[in-house]
Amino acid sequence: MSSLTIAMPKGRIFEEAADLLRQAGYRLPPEFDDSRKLILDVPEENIRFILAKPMDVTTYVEHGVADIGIAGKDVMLEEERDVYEVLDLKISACYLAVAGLPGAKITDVAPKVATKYPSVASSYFREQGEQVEIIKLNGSIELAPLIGLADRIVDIVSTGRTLKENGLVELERICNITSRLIVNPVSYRMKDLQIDELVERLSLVVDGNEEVNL
Ligand SMILES: Nc1ncnc2c1ncn2[C@@H]1O[C@H](COP(=O)(O)OP(=O)(O)OP(=O)(O)O)[C@@H](O)[C@H]1O
Ligand SMILES: O=P(O)(O)OC[C@H]1O[C@H](OP(=O)(O)OP(=O)(O)O)[C@H](O)[C@@H]1O
Repeated sequence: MSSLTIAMPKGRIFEEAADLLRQAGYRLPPEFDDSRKLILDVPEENIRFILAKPMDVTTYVEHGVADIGIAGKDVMLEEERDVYEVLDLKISACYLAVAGLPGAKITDVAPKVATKYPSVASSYFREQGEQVEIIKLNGSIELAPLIGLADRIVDIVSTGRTLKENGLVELERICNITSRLIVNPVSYRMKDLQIDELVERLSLVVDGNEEVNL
């Protein structure tokens, strides 16, 4: 049987995703969690893991160099890749929101919105019938309104601590985000049995965790 290649996001999703795989019975070696290697083979499971930046996971899966990936819904919405989203893993929960300084008066015809998610932000304001100018940043988005670069931001909120500590307020909630299991369409045809088994095993864990969390 040919092996499966899974693109894992480095960073904050990684640990929860690895936990989920372990709960599903996959034997991942302990060094898996703090290795600096970018390709990790687990021969006993016939799986190769590649470790990618969270924003790049969809790219590896769309190009078919990974059969499967784990990606935040935020990345899926921003990138709109040709991949199948097969399971909501219900991990790394957060949401996308519009935020700004409290009581800020916006007088510009097209107020400036700073974000790491230009496509999501443009669609959102278009749907609201609001004209805005999008400014793409790669991080520390909350800085933009404080320093006068933008009137508002579109960014991820999880605990709300970053907004609070920077004196910003949430203005509108755009959508909830969790991590998703995604699959390359060709891989799904060629390796359907292996992929179905993985999806099945992970679904049982996700459903079980949900019951525990109730
Ligand atoms: N508080 C949060 N902030 C950002 N992303 C979060 C948060 N909570 C969950 N997530 C999820 O984690 C993913 C981002 O993970 P992470 O922050 O490790 O990557 P990153 O933003 O590329 O990091 P960096 O560029 O700082 O290395 C998002 O795509 C989102 O789905
Ligand atoms: O509501 P909170 O729990 O405070 O989390 C939200 C913050 O976390 C993320 O930033 P991250 O830590 O990834 O740093 P970045 O600004 O470099 O993207 C996100 O962009 C927010 O700034």
